[in-house]
Amino acid sequence: MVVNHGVPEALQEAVMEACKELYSLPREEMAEYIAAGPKDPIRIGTGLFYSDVDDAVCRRDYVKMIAHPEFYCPAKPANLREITMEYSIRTRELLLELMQAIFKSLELDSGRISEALNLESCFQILVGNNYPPYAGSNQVMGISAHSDHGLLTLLFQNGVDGLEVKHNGQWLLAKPLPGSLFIITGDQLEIVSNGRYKAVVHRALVLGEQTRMSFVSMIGPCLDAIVEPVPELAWSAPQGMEFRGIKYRDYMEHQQSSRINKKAALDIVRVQHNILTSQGSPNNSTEAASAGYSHTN
Ligand SMILES: O=C(O)CCC(=O)C(=O)O
Ligand SMILES: [Fe+2]
Repeated sequence: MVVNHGVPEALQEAVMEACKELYSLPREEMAEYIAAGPKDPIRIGTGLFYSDVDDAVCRRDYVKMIAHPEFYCPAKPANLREITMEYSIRTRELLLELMQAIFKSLELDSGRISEALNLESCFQILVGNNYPPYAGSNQVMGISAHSDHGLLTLLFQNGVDGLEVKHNGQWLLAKPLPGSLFIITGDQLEIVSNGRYKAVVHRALVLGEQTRMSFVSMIGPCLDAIVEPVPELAWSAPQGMEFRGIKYRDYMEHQQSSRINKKAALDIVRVQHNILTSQGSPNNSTEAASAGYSHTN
């Protein structure tokens, strides 16, 4: 959670109000975005989805829009563009500042890493989620367990709880401090930090009788950046490199094209250290691992 973040409460409220208007538009007004695919810059989804990750029915309306390096926004409601653009700028600045603090915490040269990830052209996406109460089975969920593919996600909700995070094998309900925003670490941060920061597995439940709304602003590296562990962090780690490099765009496409269980998308880049040598004994050395690592998927 982050407090004293400088994102005005009035702006957060305006974002929620504009989203409410968007979700209540007639379906025809959203048809173009409902028909959009995962690669399109604006996508709207609505209704019931079955999730085999949690063996549960998910009930969620959402709007996803790319906000950086280019900004996209549905044409209606009329004030959505101005409000979400302002929100994307404020939260991007905040998230980039937090990234600098994270690099510092790892004793890294933040300028060098920001350049390697080309954070000036960072990818940013905004997601509005709407979870109406559901009268049917109590198995209904909002969004099933997953990790976010970027570096950092910032999230706030409309005062209705439902976000859960997995911690030490247990699901914990996240309760915000007054005025705070949630920060969720993502897959690219786990890769860059060679596992020093773990991507947080989270989900949203539908609890009680009130509609829950959340709004997400996520940043990742530039889509064309090759994301790999910072060498200093790999040298100093007992296992060496935990992940191989991958272009962020390819990672994201992989994560979105397959049915990913929790944070299994990371397995595509995870170095397998227990590789059998020609003598048939496991060899844990970094050299062996990086010369012949294998990956699943
Ligand atoms: O609504 C929430 O609290 C979670 C949303 C979320 O995890 C997402 O949009 O990626
Ligand atoms: Fe998420």
